[in-house]
Amino acid sequence: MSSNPSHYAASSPWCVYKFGGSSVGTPGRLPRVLSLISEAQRPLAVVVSALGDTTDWLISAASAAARGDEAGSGAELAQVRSLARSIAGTVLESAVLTAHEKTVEQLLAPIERLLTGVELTRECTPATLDEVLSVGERISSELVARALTARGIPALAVDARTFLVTDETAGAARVDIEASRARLTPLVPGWEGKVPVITGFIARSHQGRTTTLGRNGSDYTATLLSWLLGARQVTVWTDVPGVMTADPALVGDAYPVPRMTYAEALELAHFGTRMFHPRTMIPLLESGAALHIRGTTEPDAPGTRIDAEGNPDPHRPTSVTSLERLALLHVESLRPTLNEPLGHRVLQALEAARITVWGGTLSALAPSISLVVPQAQAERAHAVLEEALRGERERREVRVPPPHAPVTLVTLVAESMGHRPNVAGRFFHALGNVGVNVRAILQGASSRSVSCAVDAEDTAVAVRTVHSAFNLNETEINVLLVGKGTVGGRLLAQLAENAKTLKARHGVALRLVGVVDSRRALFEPRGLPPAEVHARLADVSPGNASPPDVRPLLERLSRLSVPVLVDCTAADGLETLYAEAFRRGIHVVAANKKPLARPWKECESLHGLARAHFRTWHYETTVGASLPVIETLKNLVRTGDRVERIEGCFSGSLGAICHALMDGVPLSQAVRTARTNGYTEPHPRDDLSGLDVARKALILARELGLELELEDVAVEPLVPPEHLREEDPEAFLRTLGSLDADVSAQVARYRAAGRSLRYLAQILPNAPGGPRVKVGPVAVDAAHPATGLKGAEAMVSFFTERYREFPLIVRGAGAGGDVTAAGVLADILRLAQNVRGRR
Ligand SMILES: Nc1ncnc2c1ncn2[C@@H]1O[C@H](COP(=O)(O)OP(=O)(O)O)[C@@H](O)[C@H]1O
Ligand SMILES: N[C@@H](CC(=O)OP(=O)(O)O)C(=O)O
Repeated sequence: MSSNPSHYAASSPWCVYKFGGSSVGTPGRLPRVLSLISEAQRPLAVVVSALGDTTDWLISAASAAARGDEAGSGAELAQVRSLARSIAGTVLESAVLTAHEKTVEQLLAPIERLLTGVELTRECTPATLDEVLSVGERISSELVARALTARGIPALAVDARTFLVTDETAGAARVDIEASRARLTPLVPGWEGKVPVITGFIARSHQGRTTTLGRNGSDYTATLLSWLLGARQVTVWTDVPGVMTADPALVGDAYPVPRMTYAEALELAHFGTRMFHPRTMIPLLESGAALHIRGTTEPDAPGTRIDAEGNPDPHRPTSVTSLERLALLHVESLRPTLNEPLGHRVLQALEAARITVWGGTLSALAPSISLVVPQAQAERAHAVLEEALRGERERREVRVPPPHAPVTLVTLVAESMGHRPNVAGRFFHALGNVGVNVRAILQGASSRSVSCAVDAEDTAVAVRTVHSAFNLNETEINVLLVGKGTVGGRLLAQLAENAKTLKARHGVALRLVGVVDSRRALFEPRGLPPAEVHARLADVSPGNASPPDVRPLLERLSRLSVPVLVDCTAADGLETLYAEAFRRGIHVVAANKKPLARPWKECESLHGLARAHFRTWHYETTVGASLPVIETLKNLVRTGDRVERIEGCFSGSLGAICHALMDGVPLSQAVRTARTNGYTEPHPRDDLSGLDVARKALILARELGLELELEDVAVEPLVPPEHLREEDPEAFLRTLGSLDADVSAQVARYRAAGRSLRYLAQILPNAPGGPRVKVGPVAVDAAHPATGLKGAEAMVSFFTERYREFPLIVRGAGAGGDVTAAGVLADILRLAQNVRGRR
C-alpha cells in the first residue's frame, strides 16, 4: 500500500455508506435504511453486511457439516433462509418478492452442494468456509438493491469479488490495492445514476478464489472503497449511536464519543472493540477521509466522527475496552543468568511458533517477563517457552510456571495521555479501590493507551470502574434494598427527595435497582423510581420462597457500578447474604444489628471477608439511629485513646417508654405509642427484654476489640421475663396491661424519691476480673446526665483517658424511621466518597 497520503487524498464527490448486519437484518430496520439511502447525497456507494447473524449461522452450518451432522448443518442453513425471507417480506411485494426468493435459492443452491461435499469429506478448509460465508453478503446486497429499485431509487447489486483483489489467505485476506483499483476503475462508469449496493466482507484472490477480510470486515470494505473512489467521507450505520465510551453491553451508562482520531479508533479496534475490523482505519490514514459512526435507529444523533484531528477538547471522554479469553505467561528469574538476555529469545521462539503476543512486560534485558497470549494458544506457548529456556531452567536460573487463565486485557484509550496528569495513576488507583487484582501492566503499548491484565471474573467490574473514574461526572451507586418497613420505607422517600441535590451538588447518582420485602422481590437494573416501588412491588406475584431468595439478585447487582446491599430489616440470618455479597464485590450498609451480634468468631470472619474483597460494611445506625456513635468510638480507638467506660441510654424506644412512664402513662399504653411512632423493633418484646440494647452494647464492646458474646452481656429486662413469652406482637401488647398497675406504683415511688427510671447500658472494658457489659433499668438521681433525656432521646457517654473529667457525650433522637433512614443514607454516601468519579 502507498505510504504517501497526498497521492490518494480524498477528492471526488463520492460518499460511502455502510450498513451492518444489525441494520439490514433486524426486523423493522430495513425501511429506515432505505430512506437513509434515498435521502443521501449523490453519488453514493452502499456497502452491506450479511443480514443479522447470518455469518455466525453459516459458520455453524460448515462446522456441523464437517462433523458429519447433516441435520445440524441443514438447521443452520434453514435459519439463514428464513431470516432472508422474513426480512425480504418487510420491503418487497408480489412479483418482486417472488423474483427475489428465486435469486436467494439460486445463491443458496451451490452452497448447499458445497456443504454436502464437506459432510462427505468431513473437512471444511478455510477456503471452502470463505466460499460458504460469501453467500450472506451476496443475499443482502441483492435484497437491498431490489428494495431500492422497487421504491424508484435506481440501484445495482455489486459483488465486491468483481473488483476487490486479495492474496490467498483465507479468513483474513490482505488486499492488493493497486490491482483492486485497476479492476474498479472501468466498473464505475456503469454505476452512473445508480446506487451500487456492494457486498462487504468478501473479495477474490489473485488466483480467483473467494476470500474474506476477517470478521467485521465490511467496515474495511467500506473504507477501502472510499479510498479507491477518492470519497471524502464514509458513514458506518450501526445499532449504537456512535463509538461509545465503553461497550454498552457491559457499561449501562456509556455514551457516544463525539470525535476521535484514527489512532484512537485503531487502538480501540486492536484492544477488543468489536465494532471495528482492526484494518478499517488503514485506508483512511492513507486518504484522509473522515469516518462517521452513526445509529440507524437514531439517525439525527450526531454520532462519532473519526479523522486525523480528533477531539481538541482537553476534557474529552476516553474509551475503555476489553479483550477477553487471554492467558498470562510468566518467566520468573530465580537468579541472574550469565547467558544472553532472555527477552528477544522468548519473543523469537513465540513468533516462530506463530503465537500471538498481545503485549506484556518485557524488554531485551528483562530478568523476569510477563506475556499476554490468547487462551487457546496458552498451553502451546508455555511448552514453547519451556523448550526455549531449557538450559536456564536446568541451571535453575528461571522458572516458567503454568499459564494463568482466563484473563482479560482492560485498556483505557486516551489520546491525551501525555497531556493529562496522572492518567495511569488514576487508572490503577480506581482498580485498586474496588479490589481488582492487576495481574500485569502492559508496557510498550502506545502512548495513547494504558492496559492491564485482570482475572476474567473481574472484567465487568474493572471496565465499569475505569469507565466511571474517567468518563462520569457522577459516581453511580446502585442500591438493592432489603426491607421496606419503617426504616426502609422512609429511606425510599429520602432517596426520592434527595436524588437531584445529591447529583447536582455532590456528584453522586443514587440509583435504586431492587427492592425485596418479606414476600416479594423486584429488580430493574435501569433503576426503579423510589416513589413507584410500593405499587410496582404489589404487582409482583409472591414467589414460593418466603422470604424470597435474594442471592440470584446479588449476581445481577454485582454487574452494576458500586453495588450496595442495604439491609433495613431486623431479620435473622442475613449474615449469609452479606458473605455472598462481599464475595461478589458488593458493599453492605445495614441498620440490622443481628449479624453484628453473631458469635464473635463468625462476625470477625465476616469483617475479614469484607476486607479481603475490599468492600465496606457500614452499620452506624445499629446504635443510636443516625447519631454518630460508632464512628466516634472508631475515631477514639484509631487515635490511640483508651476507653475506660461507655455508658448511656442506647435505646430511643426504651427512652420514650421510660419517659412516658415517668409522666404517668400506663406501661401498655406507653409501649403501644412507641410502637405506633416507629420507635420499637417489629416485636416490642425485643426492646422490653433488653435484648436489643444488649446487642447494641455488644456491638460497641466489640468495636473496642473485646472478644465478647451476646451471652456475656448481663441483661435485666424492663419487665419480668415471664411476661415476654408471647410471640404475637398484638397479643403481647394486650397482656402487658396486667403489669400496668405494678409498674405505675413503682414509678410513683421513684418520682417521690426524686429519681427517674432509665434503661442504662454500661461497658467496662477494664473491670476487675475481665470486661463487663450490663444493661438494665436504673432509677437515676437528678444529677445523672440521663435524667434530662426526653422522649426518644438517646445518649452515649465515652469516658476515656482523654475524656476523663468531661466525658464525650453523643446525644439526640435515637429512634424513628426518619432519623434511622437518614443514617443509612449517610452510610451509603460515605461509600461514594471512596469511589470518586471524574470531577
Ligand atoms: N465502545 C463501543 N461503542 C459502541 N459499540 C460497541 C463498543 N464496544 C462494543 N460495541 C458493540 O459493537 C456493536 C456494533 O458492532 P457490530 O456488531 O459489528 O454492528 P454491525 O452489525 O452494525 O456491524 C454494538 O451493538 C455494541 O454492542
Ligand atoms: N458479516 C460479516 C462481516 C461484517 O462486517 O458484519 P457486520 O457489519 O454485521 O459486523 C461478519 O459477521 O463478520
